[in-house]
Amino acid sequence: MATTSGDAQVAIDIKGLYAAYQRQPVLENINLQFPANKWTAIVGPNGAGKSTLFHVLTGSMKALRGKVQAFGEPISTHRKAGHIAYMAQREAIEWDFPVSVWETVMGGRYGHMRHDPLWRRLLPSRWYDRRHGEAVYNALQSVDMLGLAERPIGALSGGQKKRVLLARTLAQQANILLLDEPLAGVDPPSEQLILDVLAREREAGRTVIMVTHDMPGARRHVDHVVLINRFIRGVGTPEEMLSDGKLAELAVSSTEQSANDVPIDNASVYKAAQG
Ligand SMILES: Nc1ncnc2c1ncn2[C@@H]1O[C@H](COP(=O)(O)OP(=O)(O)OP(=O)(O)O)[C@@H](O)[C@H]1O
Repeated sequence: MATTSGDAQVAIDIKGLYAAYQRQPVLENINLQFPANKWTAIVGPNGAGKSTLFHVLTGSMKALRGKVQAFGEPISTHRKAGHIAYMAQREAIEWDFPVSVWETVMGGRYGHMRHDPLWRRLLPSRWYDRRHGEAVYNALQSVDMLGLAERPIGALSGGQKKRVLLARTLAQQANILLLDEPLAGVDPPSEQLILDVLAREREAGRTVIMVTHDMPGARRHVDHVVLINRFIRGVGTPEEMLSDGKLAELAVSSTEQSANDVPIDNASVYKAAQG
């Protein structure tokens, strides 16, 4: 769980972050704090850099520049300790692969299994340490998928797959959850179920950060909103940030140019000080 160093009210602190693909800037001068034990929605149009921000936070992409800390320490420390769980938008999962729902969610436990003796990890999954099975059971129960635990993942509907991915994220028992569009492509009952699960995670003291295009869901549930479109366009409460006026401003912001809107000079590029 969280360490006590740094500002306990801040889960993730981003300073001066820049990110680019092939020298084309995608995120510029991002200065942002995600409050601890709160539920934040990141909102922005397609191509705004929301997923890219998560790639930087999960370490799958190096920022060009900037500093990212979690609970006052380099974020990499918390990644290695398994404190950060990530649910990708388009999960790099092979849905036709012949594995069950249970085994897929067990995949969320692999980070924790590093501490188990090797002989145990080589056994079939039913012989894994009991706490892994309990975490998978609880995660599947949360998303109401226990009844389908033995089903091959390829035989699930789109909404059921989404719930399995969420269960795999929950099974990691991390204290920061990064969720890229967890509500996309699900029917209203599944959406409500996912919102309820995330509300419970927040009540349990976790920090929930989700990218979403679901404004009604965000208005009803989240504590904090970040508007982004290459730059940070606003930070505040759902009432302040999700007004029709603010969202209209955000929508047109995609056409705005900035003084920095030029390809980044390679010579100025250096790796992010992420520890
Ligand atoms: N691997 C890549 N190579 C080059 N450009 C990329 C790559 N991935 C994303 N981009 C570009 O970076 C920009 C930001 O993409 P990103 O996926 O972060 O946006 P997003 O806000 O998550 O969008 P969406 O809401 O559509 O998911 C887009 O212009 C996209 O085309």
